[in-house]
Amino acid sequence: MKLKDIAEALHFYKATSNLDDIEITGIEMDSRKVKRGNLFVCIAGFTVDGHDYVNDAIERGASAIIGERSIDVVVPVIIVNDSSRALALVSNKYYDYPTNKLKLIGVTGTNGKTTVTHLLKEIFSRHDQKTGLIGTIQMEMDNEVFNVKNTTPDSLFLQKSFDEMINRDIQSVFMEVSSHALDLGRVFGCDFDIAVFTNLTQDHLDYHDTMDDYLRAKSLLFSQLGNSYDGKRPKFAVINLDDQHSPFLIKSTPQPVITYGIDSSADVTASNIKLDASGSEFILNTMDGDVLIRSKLMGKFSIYNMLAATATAICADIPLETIKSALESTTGVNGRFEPVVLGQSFGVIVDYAHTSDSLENVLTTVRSFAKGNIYVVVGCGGDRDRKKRPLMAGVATKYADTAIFTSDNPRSEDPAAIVDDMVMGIGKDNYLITLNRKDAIDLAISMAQKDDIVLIAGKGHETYQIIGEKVIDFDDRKVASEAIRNKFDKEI
Ligand SMILES: CC(=O)N[C@H]1[C@@H](OP(=O)(O)OP(=O)(O)OC[C@H]2O[C@@H](n3ccc(=O)[nH]c3=O)[C@H](O)[C@@H]2O)O[C@H](CO)[C@@H](O)[C@@H]1O[C@H](C)C(=O)N[C@@H](C)C(=O)N[C@H](CCC(=O)O)C(=O)O
Ligand SMILES: Nc1ncnc2c1ncn2[C@@H]1O[C@H](COP(=O)(O)OP(=O)(O)OP(=O)(O)O)[C@@H](O)[C@H]1O
Ligand SMILES: N[C@H](CCC[C@H](N)C(=O)O)C(=O)O
Ligand SMILES: [Mg+2]
Repeated sequence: MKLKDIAEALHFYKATSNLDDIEITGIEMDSRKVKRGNLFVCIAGFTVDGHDYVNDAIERGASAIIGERSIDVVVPVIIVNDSSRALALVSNKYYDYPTNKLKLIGVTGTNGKTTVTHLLKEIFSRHDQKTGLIGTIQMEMDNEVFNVKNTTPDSLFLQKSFDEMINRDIQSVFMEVSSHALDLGRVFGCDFDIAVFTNLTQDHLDYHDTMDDYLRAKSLLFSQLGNSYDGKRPKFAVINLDDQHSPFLIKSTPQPVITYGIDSSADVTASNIKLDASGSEFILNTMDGDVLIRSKLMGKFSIYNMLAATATAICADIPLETIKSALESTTGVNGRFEPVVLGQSFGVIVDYAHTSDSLENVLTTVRSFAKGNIYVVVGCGGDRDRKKRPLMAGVATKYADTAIFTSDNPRSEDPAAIVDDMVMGIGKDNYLITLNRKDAIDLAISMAQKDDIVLIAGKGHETYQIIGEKVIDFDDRKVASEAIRNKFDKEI
């Protein structure tokens, strides 16, 4: 594509030379990946400044640069006010606005995004749709799976992936949209058809200054809904009315709103709820009728996720019977409330709860069916929100009989200092500290007796532990299985 044509997407820019006859073979934001004829976009990041890598990019063959300042180089430089936004605009144009040709559903909120996107995939697949998915665990194109570094990747990766999905005839895509992505403009220009809100509770106060700032970032998904390039398809905002932030989000969007909730009078609700150790049962009340749902997913929080997915599917004209059969056949999501069953007499559950709200939801669910003691193994991530640490520890000691505080991706921080932050100011003393996560899991399993439950929280699907710069293999499910087997061996 001609550089001049790509640059048209920017509308306002200065160029250091004529752009007319330059052919662009691709776009790159990482100098190390540049190939001959690429347009290199310089992003001033949190760690380094992409403008410092211009010469590297040119040596590798870059034929033009986009940056936020004038740079003395032999190739043309297009100067813009905001390179991240420019990257989103040119990537969108280069790949010919792929999201205009897909049904794109964005899910935001503190908890439940991964679960809701997976439920949507189940429902839409049953409706004979070829689906794509982008989120914390992986990216999926039909049945092919790809690794992703971020829950919501950068705009270049996104537009390229959407283009590939179109080439594979994918019709509907479900994407988790993190507050970081909204704030950093990673999804700027994505033509969402439906925007879904799960809930907002404390997390990420390392990145956002306040909860208001966090909410404002989330609201961008709703305020930008309908900034589409064709204006022909209907748009919908799906909002959890039981969350105290819903009025703000409803006011943020110019599009039709469909609500869901359990305690509020919403468009999509659940009644006659029965929860037990085998799952949940409830009447799903919708504008398309009422239907009984028997699901293997446990806890009230899972019903919220099912309501969010149902309201979204209704906006996409999917019949209630299809929604019912998908919800009833779903067994759960990788690393979310996942049981480890080896025939032992006590329960072991691995879950991704890494906020105080999710931990409270999961522990109260466990409490509702536990016949014996509850042990929880939990830590808090390094280089992440410090303010959630004492809250998580408080919840752990409130709802479990014994909490074992340990490490969860300490990253550049000292694991002992993280646990110090956790226990600071908690009023109860029903906890132990075992910094090595394997030792902590071994300890919990060695203590568990018949009918007790061990909840191992925070890492869910993760198969690694990040310590300093090192990423070591670590899978809670495998470590727990080994601990159970060792316990059997000792008992024999
Ligand atoms: C804080 C943050 O969001 N950082 C993201 C950011 O990295 P960064 O700003 O440090 O990048 P950088 O290393 O300074 O590089 C700046 C630029 O120089 C370029 N560069 C760099 C080196 C070089 O040799 N040549 C070169 O051109 C880089 O390609 C980049 O364009 O840009 C990267 C590329 O898009 C992201 O992968 C990275 O996410 C990191 C890994 C991260 O941990 N982010 C977390 C906080 C995050 O975004 N989390 C949310 C989900 C949270 C949740 O809901 O649970 C997410 O969506 O993942
Ligand atoms: N609707 C919900 N409300 C509260 N907690 C939930 C809800 N759904 C799931 N959880 C809890 O939160 C954890 C994370 O769920 P999930 O992975 O679906 O959320 P997420 O929003 O994708 O999280 P992340 O921001 O880390 O990607 C689950 O393991 C469970 O403990
Ligand atoms: N996407 C979240 C996941 C946290 C999971 C937990 N295991 C941790 O590392 O803190 C984050 O990066 O904040
Ligand atoms: Mg997720």
